[in-house]
Amino acid sequence: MMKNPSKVRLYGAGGHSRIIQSILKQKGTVITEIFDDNPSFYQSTYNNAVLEGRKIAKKFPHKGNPFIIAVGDNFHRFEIAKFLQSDFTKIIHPSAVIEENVKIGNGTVVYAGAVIQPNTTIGQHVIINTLASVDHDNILEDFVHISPNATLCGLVHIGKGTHIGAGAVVIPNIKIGKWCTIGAGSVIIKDVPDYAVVVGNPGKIIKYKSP
Ligand SMILES: CC(=O)SCCNC(=O)CCNC(=O)[C@H](O)C(C)(C)COP(=O)(O)OP(=O)(O)OC[C@H]1O[C@@H](n2cnc3c(N)ncnc32)[C@H](O)[C@@H]1OP(=O)(O)O
Repeated sequence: MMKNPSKVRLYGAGGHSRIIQSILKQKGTVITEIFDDNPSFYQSTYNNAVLEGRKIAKKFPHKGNPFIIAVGDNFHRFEIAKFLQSDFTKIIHPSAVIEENVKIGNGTVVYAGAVIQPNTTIGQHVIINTLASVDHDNILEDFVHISPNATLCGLVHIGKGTHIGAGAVVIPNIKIGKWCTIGAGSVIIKDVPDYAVVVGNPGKIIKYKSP
């Protein structure tokens, strides 16, 4: 059983953050501060006042309780992680199933009903979203997002910053490169090169993102 911290700070106050706030509430974890770059959030009153973020704060309080970057966009999470000179922690929903010999990096969040099977290694600042299934011997690099109901079969490797869309399926032994996007509901049966956007069943590359 992985232990959750007793006090955290969040960077991000949008929709993804609200899910994390709900998990933390269930765990009895106290959110001491929430930061955001978007002024429209500053008056919001979830649990705390939302404080100004890295683009505005003159002297950002890097030191303090560990952070979770509560931002769904993989590239934004990557940029915020570069900015924050802080410790990070990980959050696991109580209903998630984490089997033996699974390694999970700091900054990663695992949502309700997700299942992570043995010998899988998950990097830092990864999102394993609601009901996602990550099977045995997977490697997920930093800043990956596995969306709700997506299925990664055994021995899958997902490169840094890649987004697997809702309900997508990746068959066993597939390697997906870095900063790719796999469309919702797609079925991936071949390796995918870096920066590719892939949709459909079987998945086809429709374009490349700029590095
Ligand atoms: C809790 C949460 O919300 S977690 C977030 C989960 N989010 C997701 O799962 C979203 C995943 N994103 C997608 O599926 C998007 O459609 C993307 C990223 C794959 C493509 O988006 P865009 O780059 O804007 O492409 P666009 O919408 O212009 O579509 C391009 C073509 O691909 C097709 N296409 C787009 N997405 C898909 C898809 N998922 N499956 C099949 N075909 C698709 C479009 O029909 C279009 O085809 P056409 O050129 O023949 O008309």
